[in-house]
Amino acid sequence: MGGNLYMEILKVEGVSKQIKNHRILDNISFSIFENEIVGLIGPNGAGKSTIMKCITGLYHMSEGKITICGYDLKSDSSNALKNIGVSIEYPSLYPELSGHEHFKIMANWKHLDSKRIEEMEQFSDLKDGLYRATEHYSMGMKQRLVLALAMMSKPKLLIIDEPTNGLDPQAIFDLRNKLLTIRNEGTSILLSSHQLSELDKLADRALFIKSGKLIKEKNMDELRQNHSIYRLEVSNPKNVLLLLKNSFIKEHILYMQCDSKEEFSKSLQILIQNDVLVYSLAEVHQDLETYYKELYKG
Ligand SMILES: Nc1ncnc2c1ncn2[C@@H]1O[C@H](COP(=O)(O)OP(=O)(O)OP(=O)(O)O)[C@@H](O)[C@H]1O
Repeated sequence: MGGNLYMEILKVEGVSKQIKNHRILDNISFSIFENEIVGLIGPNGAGKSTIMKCITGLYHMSEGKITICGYDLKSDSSNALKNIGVSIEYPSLYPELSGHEHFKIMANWKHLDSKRIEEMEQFSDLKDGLYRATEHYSMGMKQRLVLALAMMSKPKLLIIDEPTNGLDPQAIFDLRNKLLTIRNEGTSILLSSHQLSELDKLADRALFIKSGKLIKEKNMDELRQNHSIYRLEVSNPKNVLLLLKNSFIKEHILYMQCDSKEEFSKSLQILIQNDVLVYSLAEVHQDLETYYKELYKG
């Protein structure tokens, strides 16, 4: 995914954001291409929401340039923002209005016809709930309404912050399917989440943020294939940690990461030479969580 074959939907170039003496974003650059789901990952306070706020025009950037579908966000913000659908932070709905009323307001604002209202009401899956005040909605219903509203004008880019917050497993599963449908119908998605296992299933690419900096950008296929991780049952795991610099312990289990067959056989030799008894050895796929732990350790 990505590369020049695909149209560049979003281009972020050297974006920094300073509030008083605090540099919240530091020279961030990345692009999002057509038909991609890109995950924004990083610990609390890393700057994920701030990037999203800069892209959606909620925050002014201190330095840099953002282009959305070829429109410069600073000099042509109305055309740039026309191409974005947004769901940021806690869904901001009018508590006393129904879902249906929200759709009507949005259609009016975006000059959309009643056919589009019907389509998106169906997409929201709210059924009878459409005619109830949103203050009586569950978290899952609110999320579905906000997502459908964000998609009303078929934006080229959907920005969505922590979408799985407070959702039960079925709602998370439904949301995942909705986001995949949205992507397949031609909207790219920038999504921030702490749910790494969920991002593992959804994202085509991941951006890793730390202290306001983009520290790594990874294609998810590359992340899964590039390194082999082995799960080991050994006589003395702590000793192995000292012997092999490519080993780590996760949930009391020892793992070693090998980037080549040579590294694998060399590591095994070291274990044998040091009288470590290996009871079992299994290859596991590297997941996002393991990669995250390695990247952010220390
Ligand atoms: N308006 C503001 N004024 C001062 N500091 C701010 C402001 N907005 C954000 N920050 C600071 O910028 C840093 C990044 O915040 P941001 O909300 O972007 O992080 P995040 O990665 O989204 O975190 P989380 O995972 O907790 O949502 C934090 O240290 C935060 O306190």
